[in-house]
Amino acid sequence: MEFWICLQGVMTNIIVGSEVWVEDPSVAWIDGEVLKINGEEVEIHTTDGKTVIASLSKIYSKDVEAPAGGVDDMTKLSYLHEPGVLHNLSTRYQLNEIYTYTGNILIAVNPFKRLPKLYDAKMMERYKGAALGELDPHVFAIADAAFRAMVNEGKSNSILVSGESGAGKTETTKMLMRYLAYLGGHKGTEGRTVEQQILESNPVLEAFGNAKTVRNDNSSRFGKFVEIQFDKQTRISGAAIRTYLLERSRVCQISDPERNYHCFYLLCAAPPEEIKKYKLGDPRSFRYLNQSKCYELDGVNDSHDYLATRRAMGVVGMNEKEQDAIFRVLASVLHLGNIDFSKGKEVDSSVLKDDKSKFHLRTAAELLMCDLQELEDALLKRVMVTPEEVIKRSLDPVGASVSRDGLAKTLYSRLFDW
Ligand SMILES: Nc1ncnc2c1ncn2[C@@H]1O[C@H](COP(=O)(O)OP(=O)(O)OP(=O)(O)O)[C@@H](O)[C@H]1O
Repeated sequence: MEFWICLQGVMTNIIVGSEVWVEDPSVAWIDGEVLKINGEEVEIHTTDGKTVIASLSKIYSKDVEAPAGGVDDMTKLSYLHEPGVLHNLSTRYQLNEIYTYTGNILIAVNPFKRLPKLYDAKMMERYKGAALGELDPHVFAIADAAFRAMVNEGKSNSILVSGESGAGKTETTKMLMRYLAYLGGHKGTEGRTVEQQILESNPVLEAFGNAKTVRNDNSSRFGKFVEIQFDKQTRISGAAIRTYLLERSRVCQISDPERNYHCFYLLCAAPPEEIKKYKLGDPRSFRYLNQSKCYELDGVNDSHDYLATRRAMGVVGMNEKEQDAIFRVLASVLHLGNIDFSKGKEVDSSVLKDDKSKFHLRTAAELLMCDLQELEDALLKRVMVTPEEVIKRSLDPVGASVSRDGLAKTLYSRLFDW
């Protein structure tokens, strides 16, 4: 999570012998002792054995009385400056204390390892009804406080989760949703509960909106607003997830070692009868996937995830027919990507390059259940509508490729928004 703190000029007395923090190129801030002060220039002996010179205005007092394990709320720090805050977070992180408060804001540091005990049923039980600050800082405490405030004030409440890519927003949001589902859970009439549907929406969204980037193997390439509705008895009555600004360019263009959206690789790892139905195969044979050498992710089994995504789609209420339609659109995007163009007989015109391109165009038209000729025209020609007439102009191979990619991006983003 990201946080903003307004640092005011902290007036401290730095004298010879003071313990201070000074900027360091490798560890950001290092502590040391002031050896000499010469006007604005300060000589410091750092704890890694070096002697450095720094400007008086760029060094900060170290709190020598701070507890060895850090403090659970930044407001308890004697000095609220950057090195003080970072040192506190780092001290707690070494002890697997990944959460710290700053008043009623929670700062989460990504542990990059599973901490199952931190999120188990016992932990949820502990936080239920506890006042904020009574127990160790935790994402459940924030969810609980928001839930209680909603119940007590009878008003909607929001939790904002923010941070840079890979910081842990998606995981944190899932924990918040799990905890709220736990608080407002009840048995549904059709065998699947609303909270189950809310939680199962995550794997579906992630399959279609997440991709591997250099910073995060499961990076969400869109923004989302999750709304969970509760009835008067504080039971979950419904949910809505709104998504924003999907990264469209990824559908057609990826750079090594990133990946396209997970769903494409899942579909290429589907059971053989589905592969046959969608005329797919090795992801290495598709232009939209083979621009990067990365096809597999550590610890991820695409075949297994394909079936899990199908199951989750069923739980959230998509029937077989709808699921088939979704995967047909996905497969058609991959086939569209494999269509190549070469120069046509007329100036600035193009034709399908070879039989391979014709096969992919035909397959895309079949999967999209649209007219083959119309799809070909859509790729090879541009339609301009003027007040007087409709003009059809042919496109050169570069123009046709742009129109092919544009169609693929639009198909994918419309599918995602649906
Ligand atoms: N609380 C946590 N416990 C265990 N692992 C975590 C936790 N938070 C994050 N991670 C790990 O860090 C990875 C990246 O986290 P996450 O996908 O939530 O980041 P993000 O902020 O949503 O990034 P992006 O903006 O790229 O989507 C996760 O896939 C997971 O491996």
